[in-house]
Amino acid sequence: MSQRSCGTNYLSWALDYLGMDERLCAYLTTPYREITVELPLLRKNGIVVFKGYRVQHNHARGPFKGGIRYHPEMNLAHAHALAELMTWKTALVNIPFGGAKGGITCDPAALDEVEREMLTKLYTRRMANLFGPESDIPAPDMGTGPQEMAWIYDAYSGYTSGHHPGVVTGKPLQLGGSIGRIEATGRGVSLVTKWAAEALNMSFPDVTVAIQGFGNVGVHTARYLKQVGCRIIAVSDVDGALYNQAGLDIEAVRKTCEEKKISVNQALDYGDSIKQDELLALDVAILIPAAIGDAIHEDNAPKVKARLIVEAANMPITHEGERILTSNGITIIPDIMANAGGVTVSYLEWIQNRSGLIWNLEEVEKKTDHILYQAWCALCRRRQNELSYRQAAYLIAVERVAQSSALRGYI
Ligand SMILES: NC(=O)C1=CN([C@@H]2O[C@H](COP(=O)(O)OP(=O)(O)OC[C@H]3O[C@@H](n4cnc5c(N)ncnc54)[C@H](O)[C@@H]3O)[C@@H](O)[C@H]2O)C=CC1
Ligand SMILES: O=C(O)CCC(=O)C(=O)O
Repeated sequence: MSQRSCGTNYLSWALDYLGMDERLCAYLTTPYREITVELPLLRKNGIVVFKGYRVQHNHARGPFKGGIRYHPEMNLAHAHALAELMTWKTALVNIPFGGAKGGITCDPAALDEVEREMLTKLYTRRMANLFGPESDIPAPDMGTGPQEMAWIYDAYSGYTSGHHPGVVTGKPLQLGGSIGRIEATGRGVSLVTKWAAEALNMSFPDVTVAIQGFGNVGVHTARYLKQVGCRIIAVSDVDGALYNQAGLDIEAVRKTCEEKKISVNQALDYGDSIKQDELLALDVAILIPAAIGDAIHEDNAPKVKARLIVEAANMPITHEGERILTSNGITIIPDIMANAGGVTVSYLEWIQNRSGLIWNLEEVEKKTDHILYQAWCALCRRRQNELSYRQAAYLIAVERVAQSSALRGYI
């Protein structure tokens, strides 16, 4: 399990800094509810029992909110850590939600489409009494996307005999999804990267960038950064990495990988294959981990040459990794700020679903940019060039959650 298995260290630090009672730590880290369910799926060779999870961490500020992850290493402890992170993320960007996370221990690529549908609907039926537009609202995370959200919507509608599109966000447009949600996380990462680079007086967009992870978040981050003029010199996925010092043609790499069903390191018309760990050690201005947790740790952190790391993934850096990077003068923009564009557009989707309004892309982007920029400015004000961005982010988030909890009489 991750060294940064939950934000307890940062939380303790924040409570201490804020002069709050350390005993609050137990309340603020203990999940409201943790559920594990068994999911027996009939496959060709018989029944296979999968495990599903939902951890509802805190709902002092609004309904539980957070993604659904399908990954072979998903477990209850990961769901707990990621749910807690959602509590701080929604508080930091000041949207009226709490934090939750869920998922299934499975390799989605090893399941066919019918199996993924059966498993998703089974999971939803098991969780249906927890889910609801006013209580707990799932969304995509690693290994899930609009199709899984459509199945969740359908299974929940069956359970309630009604239409409640606000029960889940990240849905396809045809089912009440918001325009802009698919690319929202990557777009948000690219905006935050720009603001952070400018704050560091880097010559943005004239910078080199390496991105670990070429899924939903990695691809869209790469596309937006390239669009504004950055040079993306390397990207990677679970099988390997692709490097081109002159800059990768991101759209061509994405299209080739999708059409030929190959990994990025096989798209050799566009660059050279390198090892995944080599990507982290490249001489780039900006490094963006956009894949798994704990990707940067004590062994590889000393090799990182980037000046700025933007955490597009959730918890991509271990505590020890962070200590090494920081002592080497590398600036880190924390996950709860960097990747908050996703949950922000989820919030806008939820509002549209509940109000019956349908906003166009310009409206969604304008509202998103406003929310993210407010959070970024609050972060910059709070750190006053003395604290790390993560410390400032935790101070803002913990204070907001503590205030709401106190007003409700929880603490
Ligand atoms: N999808 C969303 O809206 C949001 C996602 N995130 C976080 O962003 C990260 C990526 O999520 P998605 O892009 O949605 O997932 P995804 O499932 O679409 O893509 C994951 C990518 O990571 C790659 N990968 C997996 N293991 C790897 C490894 N060891 N080395 C290099 N690459 C590896 C996969 O091959 C794939 O390219 C996760 O940490 C997730 O929690 C955070 C906020 C919102
Ligand atoms: O869009 C959402 O509601 C949550 C996305 C998510 O799981 C995350 O930000 O880590």
